[in-house]
Amino acid sequence: MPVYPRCGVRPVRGEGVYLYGEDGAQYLDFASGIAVNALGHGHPKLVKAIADQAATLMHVSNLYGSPQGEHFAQRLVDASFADTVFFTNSGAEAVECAIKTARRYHYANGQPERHDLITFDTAFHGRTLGTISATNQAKMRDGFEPLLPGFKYAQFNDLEGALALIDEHTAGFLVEPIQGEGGIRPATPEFLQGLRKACDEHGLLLVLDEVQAGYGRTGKLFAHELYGVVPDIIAAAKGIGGGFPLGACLATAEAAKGMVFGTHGSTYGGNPLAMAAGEAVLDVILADGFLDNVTRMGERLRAALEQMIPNHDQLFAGVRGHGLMLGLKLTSDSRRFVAHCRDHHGLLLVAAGENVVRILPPLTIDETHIAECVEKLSAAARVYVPVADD
Ligand SMILES: Cc1ncc(COP(=O)(O)O)c(C=O)c1O
Repeated sequence: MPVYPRCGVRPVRGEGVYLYGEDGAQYLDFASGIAVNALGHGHPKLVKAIADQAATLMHVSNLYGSPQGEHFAQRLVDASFADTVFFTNSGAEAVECAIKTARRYHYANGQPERHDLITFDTAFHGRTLGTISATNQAKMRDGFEPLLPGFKYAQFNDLEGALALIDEHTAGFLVEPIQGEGGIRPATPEFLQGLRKACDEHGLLLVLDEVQAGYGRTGKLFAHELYGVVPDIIAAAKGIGGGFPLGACLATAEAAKGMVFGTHGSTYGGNPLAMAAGEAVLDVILADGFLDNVTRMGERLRAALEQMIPNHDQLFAGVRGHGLMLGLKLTSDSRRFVAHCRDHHGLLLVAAGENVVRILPPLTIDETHIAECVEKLSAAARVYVPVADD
């Protein structure tokens, strides 16, 4: 189905921070498959873990015990706020699981009428029917009605507006700590902390969608750690498998108390191959100094961008985000500029939100990659001509 706006670049090989097209052209990959290739391309530890596990055991059913799944889940629990994990194959499935977990919590408490999640404008939670119902964007919803009831929409970062929507049907909030598709828009600390406080006061659940912002991208394992906010449930995916299709819903034991035998499942969820990939990524991310280096590289990249912006202020308007999840705001359409960087400067980026260029490099970049990216952006800005109606 022709649902993707595919461009002419057809990558056939990747190595570290670089991709190579069918025609041999080299690209500096500061898109990472939209925040997925956390370790870049062909990381030896990830490749070996997948190859070894593929040769040993790829798939069994969740009818049987899973030493691989238990081990990986325990490590995620040890490294996070969570007590329990459900493995999925994608981000949307992780969000679906989070929504179901939140509803079942209130059901288990004898309050099944508390089924509504308050979500936020310009958010993105995936493309299943449940997750487009949670996503208040017409371009993703049109023609798919009737959608799932049970969502109310507030403005992102408008705490008062969100609190005003709470009623006897509210189950909790579903929110990205840093909106990705929405244009790298970080929640303000007051907003996220205010939602947490409201949850505590009203017996609601704070459900975070960390599919894009989580898993080391901000320099913390999960982005909520930047805010000093402890969630009840999170959805993770993308970077968690480093390119292998993997997602996870993490929750406290209390929040997950309704998810008992028979309430959820997935044929492939938690298969041994995915678990091996996930553990290999986690080994690298939790190794000494790795996350600190993400923070450091994020600061260097941001500083280099901020230094570049005044030289091209007809095009660049500012930078925002955390760690290696940065958004470069343009004065005109970002899609055209992203295409220009790709086609004429061998630099891969992702457009988002209103005139924002997402900069999402592998977490393994060093200073030479930062310098190369900023050189390419400057070179692009020198020759790029926005069209009048951009
Ligand atoms: C914040 C967020 N949630 C959910 C999703 C959906 O993930 P997937 O495409 O793996 O289903 C995405 C994907 O971009 C995302 O950025």
